[in-house]
This record gives sequence, C-alpha cells and structure tokens, in this order.
Amino acid sequence: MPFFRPEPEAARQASGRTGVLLCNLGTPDAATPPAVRRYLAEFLSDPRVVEIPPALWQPLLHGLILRRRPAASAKKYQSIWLPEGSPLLVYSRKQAVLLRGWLGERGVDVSVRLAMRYGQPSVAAELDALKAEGCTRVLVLPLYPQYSGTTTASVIDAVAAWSRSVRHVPELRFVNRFHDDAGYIDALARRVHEHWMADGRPDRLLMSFHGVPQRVVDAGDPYHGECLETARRLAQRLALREGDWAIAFQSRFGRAKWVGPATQATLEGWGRAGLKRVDVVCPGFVADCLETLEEIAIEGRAAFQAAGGGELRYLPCLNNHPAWLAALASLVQTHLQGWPVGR
Ligand SMILES: C=CC1=C(C)c2cc3[nH]c(cc4nc(cc5[nH]c(cc1n2)c(C)c5CCC(=O)O)C(CCC(=O)O)=C4C)c(C)c3C=C
Ligand SMILES: [Fe+2]
Ligand SMILES: [Fe+2]
Repeated sequence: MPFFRPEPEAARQASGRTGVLLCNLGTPDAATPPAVRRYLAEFLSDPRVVEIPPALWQPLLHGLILRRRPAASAKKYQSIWLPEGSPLLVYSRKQAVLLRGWLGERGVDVSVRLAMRYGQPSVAAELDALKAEGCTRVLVLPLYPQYSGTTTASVIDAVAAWSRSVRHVPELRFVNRFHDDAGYIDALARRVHEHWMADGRPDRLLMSFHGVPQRVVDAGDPYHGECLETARRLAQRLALREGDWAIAFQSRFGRAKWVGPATQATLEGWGRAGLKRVDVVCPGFVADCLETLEEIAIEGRAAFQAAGGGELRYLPCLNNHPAWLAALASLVQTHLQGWPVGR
C-alpha cells in the first residue's frame, strides 16, 4: 500500500493550471436536529474553535451540548432556510460561480471552487477536484475578512491535513485577511448607502461582528483589532460622526467571557433609550447565515423592540453584490501575481 494516493491523470501533465479555493465555515445539510448534531459535532470538536483539552471537552460536548443544542438550533435554521438550502451555502456557492465569471471577463482563466471547513463540500474533496482539473497551484481564500485563529487558521489546518495524503502537493498561497482592503470596504459602504438612498438614514448604525472568547484576544489573536479597523474604515468611508455608529460582538457561546460590547445588550440599551430607528450591518460575514438572518434580523429586532425601540432594519451581507464580486476578483488577482493565469 503506498502512503500517498496515485496522482490523477490531469495532474501528471507538465503545464499546470491555477486554482482558487474559496472556503467558508460550513453549515448543516438539513434544518433537522440530526443534521445539526453532525455539523456541531465536527465544528465544536475542532481545537481551533474550542480550546479546551479534548479529555475534558469531549464528555461535555457529547454528554450535554449535543443533546440539547441541535433541537434548538434546528428550529432557528428552519426559520431562515431557503428552498435551495442553507443561506450560507447558497450565497457562497453563487459567489464562487460569479467570481469565476468576473475573473474570466478580466482574462484570468483559473478554476474556482467553493469548500466548507465543516460539512460539505469538504476542503479535501474540493482540493482533489482542483487537482483533477490539472491545478498545480492553488490560492486558498478563507471567506473571513478578519483573521482569527478560530477560523482562518482552521482552514489552513484543513489544507495542511489534506496535503499530508498527497504525492504532488500543489504550490499553495493563503489570503489570511482582507479586513482593510479598499474594495471590500467600498462594497460594504455601497451596500449601506444603497439602503440609505432608498429609505433614509437611521438614528444610529450598529456594526455587529461575530465574537470570540476574550482569552483568545488576550493570547494575541489579531481578530478584535482587525474588526475595529474594518469598522473605523467603514465609518470613515460613510462620513459618519462619532455617536452615529457603534461596534458590537454577537453569537456568544458558553460561559467564558467573550469580547464586548455584546450586540444584544447594545440593542437593548438603544431600545431603552427610545431610539426610533437603528440599522444593523454585519461586516465580518460576507454571506448571510444563521448568525445574521436569525440572530440579528429576528432575535436582535425582537430584543430592541421589547426594550422600547422602534424600527430595526437589518442590512444584508455582501452576498452577490456586484461591488463585492468586483472586489473579490481584484483581491484574487493581487494574490495570484506571478502565477500563470492566461488562456
Ligand atoms: C464555540 C465557539 C465559537 C467560536 C470561537 C466561533 C467563532 C466564529 N464563528 C464565525 C462564523 C460563523 N459562526 C457560525 C455559527 C456558529 N458559531 C458557533 C460557535 C463559535 N463560533 C456555533 C455553535 C455556531 C452554530 C450555530 C448555533 O448552533 O448557534 C456561522 C453560521 C453557520 C450557518 O450555518 O449559518 C458563521 C458564518 C466567525 C467569523 C468566528 C470568529 C471570528
Ligand atoms: Fe461561529
Ligand atoms: Fe448564533
């Protein structure tokens, strides 16, 4: 038995293609408790995500969390599920298809595939597929604008794990972050502006990012600082004054302290202050998902209004916005420099 798998025929040819692998977090393949349990079991067993020794964490995960959470989470997924499937997968797939088109229009002929870090389509299967298409160079672009060990580094781990089974490992490049990329900031600003042109400005704009445990940040994870930088640049680009906007962190998991201020508490505070209209944008997510469509647009709105607030408008993620696809294509082109990409 060889240690490494035989090379696919296309990968044995001399002139290799260039491939781009987009990678997002992953999502259950159905809005049912068993599917959510399978997804959470894989996701929450990753030591990048939960930094507790497995001997302590696994009994807790399987004995407690995976008994209760899947049913509650499945209900939430049901409330946002699209006819074609989970929003995160639907929008991310479309991004990969559109990116290929945008690059093609610019004369950049590369293979583009979408993978999910957890669940399907897997990183390993999509890297195999790129090799089968003859790719000997792969640019890996995690769809996380801000770097975190909990997300970006986990994609790098998955690529490294795959490479351990491969004889001819392609040349690899990673885009670790694009939190301050001018095209990304511009696309966010356009997204917000379009809503304001159609409906007018709110009393206040909340920029809500996914949170991470405080100890991750204390240990040197750059995520928090990069979120602050994205928010500062977006506020500047929208010519907002101090007091017109705020930053907050959502999706707390477990009992440990997470970075703050918390989105929910901020919205409740604004509700108690009697704000008539607030807009919420989630710049850390490039595709709508459970955390935006349910946690913000449903739970966040309910919390704001229960506290006495007026209207909460959720501004959708970048999804398939043309300004975002243009920015993504430019980001890829920048990182492909020096690699052959012509027809
Ligand atoms: C266990 C702790 C978690 C950390 C740390 C974490 C970091 C983190 N996550 C995202 C992006 C997404 N998270 C999503 C869902 C989600 N996140 C956690 C927990 C942690 N995330 C859980 C348990 C879940 C599942 C949903 C639930 O049961 O509540 C999603 C959405 C997935 C979907 O299917 O729609 C995204 C996207 C980032 C960016 C991040 C750190 C920077
Ligand atoms: Fe998360
Ligand atoms: Fe959540």
